Amino acid sequence: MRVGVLGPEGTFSQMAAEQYARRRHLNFQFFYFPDLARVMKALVQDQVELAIVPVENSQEGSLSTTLDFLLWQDGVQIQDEEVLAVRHWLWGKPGTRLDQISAVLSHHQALAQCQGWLNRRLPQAIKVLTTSTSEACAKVAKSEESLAAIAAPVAGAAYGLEALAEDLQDNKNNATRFLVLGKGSQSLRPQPGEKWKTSIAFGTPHEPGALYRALEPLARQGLNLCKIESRPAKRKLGEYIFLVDIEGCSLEPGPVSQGLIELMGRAAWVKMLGCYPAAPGGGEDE
Ligand SMILES: O=C(O)C(=O)Cc1ccccc1
Repeated sequence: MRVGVLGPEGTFSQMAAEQYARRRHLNFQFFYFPDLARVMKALVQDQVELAIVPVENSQEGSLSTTLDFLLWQDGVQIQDEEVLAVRHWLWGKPGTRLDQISAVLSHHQALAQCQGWLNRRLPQAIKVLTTSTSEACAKVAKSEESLAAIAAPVAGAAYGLEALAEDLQDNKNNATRFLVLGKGSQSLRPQPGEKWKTSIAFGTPHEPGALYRALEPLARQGLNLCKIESRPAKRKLGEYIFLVDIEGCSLEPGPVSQGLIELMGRAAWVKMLGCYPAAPGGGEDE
């Protein structure tokens, strides 16, 4: 199966996709793209059958590029999700000492997830954004200066770099949730004992109680929400769209489909983003 991920080789996105392939017993051929927008565009243009993209980090919150794509692009559905425990290592050219490092390169999520460590241990180093963690490794490997990259424990060695420090992440439970996006409809169905999620987006009229009224049917059906987020409606300042993840599956008659029918009668508009099995490690009660 052709799968698009953020490149070059060695990103956390690829690690998440490999972990997902093992869990689902799938065989992936990877296609690498230089940014998330292009990974998702490749799906729309049928260059790949699945796109696996980060959507949310336990510390840094949501990735707006991914959310906005889901909101504004038609014909793409969330098929599944994967949660990856994210450990960051510091990589440099062999022999680099920490006190020599003038700049640390990485994806903005990685720099943010390690800011406490960086401020304590490398106060002299400036932070430089790259399009991905493995792109940071490639740049450090090519540079003449004493630079360092933050990347996965498997990433740096492939670029000829040496691990200078391990586990830089400020939060020991650092984890990122990735979405498996596809164009087809959901082919899986809930198995007994399996937890599912239904993701939707909706708009409400700009009036008192509108969000409460839209969500009230879900509460009455006894449904638990596992995420609620707002994004700008992109028309004018102060207008928002809501994205909600509901525990349960809307593909079969039951409280989720009943709650959604009522929500559709109360919201200004509703978009179904996908219905899919909840990944292990996603913060559910164990
Ligand atoms: O740059 C990467 O490796 C990515 O896949 C994006 C990312 C960065 C940091 C944590 C999770 C995902």
